[in-house]
Amino acid sequence: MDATVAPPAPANARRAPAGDGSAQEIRLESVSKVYPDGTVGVAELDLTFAAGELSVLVGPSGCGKTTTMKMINRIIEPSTGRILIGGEDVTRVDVDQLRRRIGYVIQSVGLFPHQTVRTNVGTVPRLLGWDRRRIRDRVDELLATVGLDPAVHGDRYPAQLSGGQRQRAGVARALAADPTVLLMDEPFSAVDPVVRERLQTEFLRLQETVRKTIVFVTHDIEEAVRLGDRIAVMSSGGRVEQFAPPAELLGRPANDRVADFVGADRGLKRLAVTAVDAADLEQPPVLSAGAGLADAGALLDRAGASWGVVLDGARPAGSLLASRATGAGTVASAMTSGADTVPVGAPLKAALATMLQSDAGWVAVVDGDRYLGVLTPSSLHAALRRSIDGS
Ligand SMILES: Nc1ncnc2c1ncn2[C@@H]1O[C@H](COP(=O)(O)OP(=O)(O)OP(=O)(O)O)[C@@H](O)[C@H]1O
Repeated sequence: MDATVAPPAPANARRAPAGDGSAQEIRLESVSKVYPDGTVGVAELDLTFAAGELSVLVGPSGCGKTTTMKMINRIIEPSTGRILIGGEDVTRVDVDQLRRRIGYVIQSVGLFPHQTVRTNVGTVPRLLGWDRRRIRDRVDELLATVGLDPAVHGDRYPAQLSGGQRQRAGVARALAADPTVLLMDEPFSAVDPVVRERLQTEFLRLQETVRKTIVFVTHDIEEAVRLGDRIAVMSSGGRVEQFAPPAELLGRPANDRVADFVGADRGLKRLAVTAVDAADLEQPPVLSAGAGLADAGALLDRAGASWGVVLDGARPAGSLLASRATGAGTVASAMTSGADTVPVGAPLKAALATMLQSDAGWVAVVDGDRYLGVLTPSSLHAALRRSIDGS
């Protein structure tokens, strides 16, 4: 069935959707907003946010990101055009019902200061008339999902949480009634960069499980590239210059305005969207931790290699320099212990970050328990070059 074509609404349609939770497409058809003073908020927007995807709106200040978002939950009414969620025109749904099926997370979080975290997170389920037991179970489950301990944080007031914890509570509250859509307006911008990155990672993991249709506004192109399945670059006057997956946006910006906005260092940003591929890996000789040093030395010699990767069983355990592969004893006794790993398919950026944190100058790439090879700065650079040239 074409999910964008709504069947005629049954008499009880207005009450039905909240709590059903399956992701739904959001479609904007020729949507414009002209404010009473004549300012054009957005102009003739045609955009489809696919069900279960995270779409990011970026662009300079005043380009209409917030206007776009607030029209979806009808905090702002469009001047012309239609907005459909799951094929249903939002203006045909009672506005309170509509907002209950849309989770909304904003920069200042918007938690009620005089209510505990538990009460805050239970807001929408209470409005929906769930019984107390069900609300409590749901709230505890959600707090745990976003990384808050219900026993520790549940009875605190927002002021008794850190900025990052407040953001998590805000996300939990938005998810509480299992909304079909999540709108997030710069949700992570009020926290410091380290917490921000952690929240982004957790949020990506969360989205893998909940698979909501998310519209996410940010000023930060790095954040957009990291989180977005697709990114809409908007320009002043409320127009969309390009709406594309991050790799395409960085590799083939549609015009100079997009290229300017994504920045001159887009090669670097590509690190975040290029996956570690098995074909990019180097294959230094593999040595067993329990093997004799003399045998290991002979093997490195034959391969003309200055070092080898040491495996302990299947697990990368360290490295052995050819210059140390002499004398009696085992490889384990002479190796440099420690091997950082990244999974195949992870972004090159993760491999680089791991590499920079260790002194080894290489990282092992694994597929589950299986060792596949290593990335060094030069193979990482080659992988990045290939990715840029390939697009
Ligand atoms: N109530 C209003 N009355 C008149 N103009 C408005 C109103 N709200 C927003 N605007 C204007 O509409 C345009 C789009 O505003 P909007 O808040 O959507 O931009 P934005 O991209 O979210 O900006 P920022 O990144 O600074 O938050 C701007 O020119 C803004 O000044």
